Amino acid sequence: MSSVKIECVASEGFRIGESPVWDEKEGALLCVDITGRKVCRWSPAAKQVQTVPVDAPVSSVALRKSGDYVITLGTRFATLKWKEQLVTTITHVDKDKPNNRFNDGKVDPAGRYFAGTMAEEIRPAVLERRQGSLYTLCSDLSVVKHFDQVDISNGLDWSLDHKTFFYIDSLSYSVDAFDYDLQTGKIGNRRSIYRLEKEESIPDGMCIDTEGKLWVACYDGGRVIRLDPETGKRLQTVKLPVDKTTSCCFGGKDYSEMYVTSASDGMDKEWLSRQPQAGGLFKITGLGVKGVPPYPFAG
Ligand SMILES: O=C(O)[C@H](O)[C@@H](O)[C@H](O)[C@H](O)CO
Ligand SMILES: [Zn+2]
Repeated sequence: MSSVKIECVASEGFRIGESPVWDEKEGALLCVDITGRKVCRWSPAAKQVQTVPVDAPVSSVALRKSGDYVITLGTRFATLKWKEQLVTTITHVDKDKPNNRFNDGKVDPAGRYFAGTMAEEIRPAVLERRQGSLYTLCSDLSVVKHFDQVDISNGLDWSLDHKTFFYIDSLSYSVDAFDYDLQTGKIGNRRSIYRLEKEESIPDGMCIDTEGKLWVACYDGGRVIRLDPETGKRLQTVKLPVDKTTSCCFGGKDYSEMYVTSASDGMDKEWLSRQPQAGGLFKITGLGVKGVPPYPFAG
């Protein structure tokens, strides 16, 4: 058994840290602070976080083939030029829903950017239900809507053979799978592969490892869990020193480290004083598994 080590590498006090992505070219960990309205880049070499402030809640960031990044900002897909700190809108969704914003997003193995929306929260996990939809931004910059009636569109990833799409609508307390057609980007045949137990609380961000197992960050559960999508069994639980663990990704050398983001929104003074690292970025080593490099957006 390897020995698992957890370290808070950046105690940024993020309001809602989310969407960790390893940027191999920069040797840095990208993430966003949704309600803090900034995109962040943590460099382990410099032990330093750079941030780009934006003008709306920014809920995900992804690499782009042509360099730089794409983000989901408010209800927009946009590009982000890091050095210039320049954000350019690509397209809007949910135009008829002014109270909506994007939430989690990730690029598929063919370079399509998947991201879903939700109503703005009144407080954590309290919001107008079924206002969200799941979208894809294709490389030709057209948008496809897959379905609506989503509560909190959250974690997403693809199986190693690219034939299954995994997805979380948080308030269903379920991790779902769809058949995936990589050629067309179409999804179908939705089913649940895992239902969270009470103490695991709310499923949030998710990533896959090189053994095809899923890692799910549990919001208010203070943990990441490893699931076998074939058997529907939980294989491992790793607890963190903060309750509001929001998302996870692999990064670092050979993608052997796991990075976990966290949130502090919705915590009162007493709670924050018990968990001073709330909103920090955590690095987990010694898991004995590796991750899959993130796919860049092809447009
Ligand atoms: O991190 C996210 O994906 C949402 O934007 C958060 O707000 C939490 O998930 C939510 O509060 C949990 O219910
Ligand atoms: Zn999330």
